[in-house]
Amino acid sequence: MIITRAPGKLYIAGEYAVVTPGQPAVLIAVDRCITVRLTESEDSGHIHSSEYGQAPLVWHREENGETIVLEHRPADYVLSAISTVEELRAARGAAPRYFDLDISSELDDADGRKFGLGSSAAVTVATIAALDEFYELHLSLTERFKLALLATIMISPNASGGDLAASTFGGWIRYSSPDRAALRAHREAHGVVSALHCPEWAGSSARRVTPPASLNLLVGWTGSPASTEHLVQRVHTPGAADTAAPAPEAPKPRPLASFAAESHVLVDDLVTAFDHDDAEAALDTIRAVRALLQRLDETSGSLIETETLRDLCEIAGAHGAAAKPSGAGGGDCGIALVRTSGTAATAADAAATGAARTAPDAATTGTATTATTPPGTHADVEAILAGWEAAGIRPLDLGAHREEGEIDEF
Ligand SMILES: Nc1ncnc2c1ncn2[C@@H]1O[C@H](COP(=O)(O)OP(=O)(O)OP(=O)(O)O)[C@@H](O)[C@H]1O
Ligand SMILES: C[C@@](O)(CCOP(=O)(O)O)CC(=O)O
Repeated sequence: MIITRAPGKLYIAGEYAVVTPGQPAVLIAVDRCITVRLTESEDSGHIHSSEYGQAPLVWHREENGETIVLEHRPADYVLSAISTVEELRAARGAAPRYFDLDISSELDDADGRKFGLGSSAAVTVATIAALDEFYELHLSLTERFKLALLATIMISPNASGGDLAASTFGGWIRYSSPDRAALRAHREAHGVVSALHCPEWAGSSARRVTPPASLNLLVGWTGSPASTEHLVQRVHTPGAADTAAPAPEAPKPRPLASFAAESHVLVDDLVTAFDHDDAEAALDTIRAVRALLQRLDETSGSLIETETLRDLCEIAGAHGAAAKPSGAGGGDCGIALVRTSGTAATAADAAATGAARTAPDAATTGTATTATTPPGTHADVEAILAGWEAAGIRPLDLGAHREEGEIDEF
């Protein structure tokens, strides 16, 4: 049996802007995964996942032994991942084989509600890794990422691929997307093999970044799943979801014009703060990213920062942290970065190491965040988590997933 695991992700900065080719974002791969177990089979393939209800998906090959046929199913990430790798397998002259997949996920809660940790990306990445091993294709990490994006844009053409990059590469990354419409057109015209190394990847990149060791990441789940696709559509076509037509003389809002440029500057600021191990500058930048997303909310008439996400940010802010919605918002998760004097990288680590109290802190005095917040303490972390729980926000015990290896140039 082949077993592969791929982590979920969270956006730290740059969401929405990253949908535009070349615009950067910072993401973290989280240490919760989707697992794919692959076993060879005969005559048909089965895909078991709670995502599909009780019955597995059943697939077989057409007479030519190549084309995969699945009856009565809409387009699906797993199938798209399989078809994409199968095209590469055929091009390399390897024989087609049948296999069963068994998929299990840590990216949903016990009731099957998604946390918004990028399950579609993780399942795509883990499926590609399993087939890479099964057919002994010896793909590089970067090739696996590219296949995952080529598979994903057949299902979700607007997806930036930031989640796929985090899931494939692990750790913390800075990512910018390629022109997916051009990539898809290239695949349709010339096939997957050509699309893997075509010029349409220009402007897209991923590289590792390392946050200051004194920053702890806290994650809160609002309990309400959100539709990324709906929110992205709404932001990119402001007013689209309004029933009332705007007055003809009303100026057309152009929320994305300066948003993209400002987001770019802030992501650069965050990466510079990380590179210089400057925790305070990183916190200030996260606060500025939140403010920028609030402006995007106002100008696009969207609801990225819901009431619960606002509570999440305010509670964290009152204890010296910098917080914001993560990803599309509208529910799902928010993140907070809090500076402590220890070297713990996550709340879980902070709890385990019992980071020492070294300075009077906002938790006890209730003071608001200032530009020169002293290092917080384990008590700050505890106070934020308790405040979140009291507000109906569920803290998720997440840390960074390990870095998976070298990232080549795209
Ligand atoms: N365990 C799984 N097995 C098979 N397919 C899955 C599984 N989990 C997720 N998927 C696929 O991913 C889709 C969910 O994608 P969606 O973008 O809505 O959620 P997400 O990626 O977890 O959240 P977000 O985009 O907010 O990070 C499902 O409809 C399904 O096609
Ligand atoms: C809004 C967007 O930039 C991020 C979506 O993040 P999430 O899947 O809601 O966590 C969309 C994208 O990058 O494809």
